[in-house]
Amino acid sequence: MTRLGAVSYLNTKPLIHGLKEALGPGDSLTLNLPSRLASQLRSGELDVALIPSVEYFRGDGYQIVSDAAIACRGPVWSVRLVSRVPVKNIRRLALDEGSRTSAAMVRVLLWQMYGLKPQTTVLSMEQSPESVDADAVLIIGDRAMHPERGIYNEIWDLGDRWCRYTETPFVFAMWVARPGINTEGLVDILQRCRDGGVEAMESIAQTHAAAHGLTNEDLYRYFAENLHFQLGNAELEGLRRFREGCASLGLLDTKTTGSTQPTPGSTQQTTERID
Ligand SMILES: C=C(O[C@@H]1C=C(C(=O)O)C=C[C@H]1O)C(=O)O
Repeated sequence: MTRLGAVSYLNTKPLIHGLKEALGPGDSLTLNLPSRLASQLRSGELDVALIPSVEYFRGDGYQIVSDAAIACRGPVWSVRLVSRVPVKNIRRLALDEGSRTSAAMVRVLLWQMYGLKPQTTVLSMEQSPESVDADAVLIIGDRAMHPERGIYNEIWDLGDRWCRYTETPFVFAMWVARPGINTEGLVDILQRCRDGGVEAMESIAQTHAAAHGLTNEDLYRYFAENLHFQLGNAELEGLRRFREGCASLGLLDTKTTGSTQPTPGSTQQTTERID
C-alpha cells in the first residue's frame, strides 16, 4: 500500500495521466499544493510525492523515484515575480504559500543578480497578489498564468530568468520517496504515465483548458513548449546549481543527505546522485 501525492496544478496533468488506474488496489493518489505535499511527505502522511526540488535537498534519506519531473528550459509561464517597483529595488517580497522551490529560487536570483536579501512574508492562497503589502510577489501555478494588468512595474517569468542567468534548466518538482519505502514497480509506473501523458498532451489540454480560462492551444503549448517532464543530465546540472545557490544563502536548514541511489530491487533507476 503506497500513498502518493501529486501537485494539484495544471502542470502535473501529463505526469499523472492514467496514474490512478495504474496503481495497485490498496494504493492512493491525492492532489495538493506543492508546499503541503512536502510537509505530508516529511510527516509520513505520504510515502511518495511530487515535491518541490528544494525539499528534496532538505530531506533526510529521500530518494528520487523516477526521471519524471516538472522542469523548464526557458519561459515557464506559471511562475512569476510581479513587482510594483523595479526589481533591483525590491525590499519586501511576498512568497506564494503553495511554493517552496520557486520561493527559494527567486531569493537565489535576487541575491546573485542584484545582491538583494529582501524581507519576506507569505501570500496565502486566499489573498490576491494585488492586495498584499509588499514591493513584489512571487506567484506560482494556475493563478500565476494571468497576472492583473496595469499594476506592476516589472513582471518576470522566473523559469526564463533562471535559465538565461545560469544557462541550466530549472527543476521545480520531482517524485520523491521517504526513507524505507519500497518503490519497486513504481519507477516504471511513473515513467509510463509520464510517457503516456506526453503523448496525450493534446487531449489532456482539451479536457482542462476552458475550465481555467485557456484555449486548448494555449494549454497544449504550455505543456509542450513551456514545461519539460524529464530529468536529464542538463536538469541534474540545474539542480546542482540551484542547490549551491540555496546552500550559500542558508536556505537548506538540514544537512543535505538526499540520495538518488536505486532502492534494492529497482532496476529502472535512471537518475544519479546530486552532489
Ligand atoms: C512550474 C511550476 O512548478 C511548481 C512550483 C513549485 C514550487 O515553487 O515549490 C513546486 C511544484 C511545481 O508545481 C508551477 O507551479 O507552475
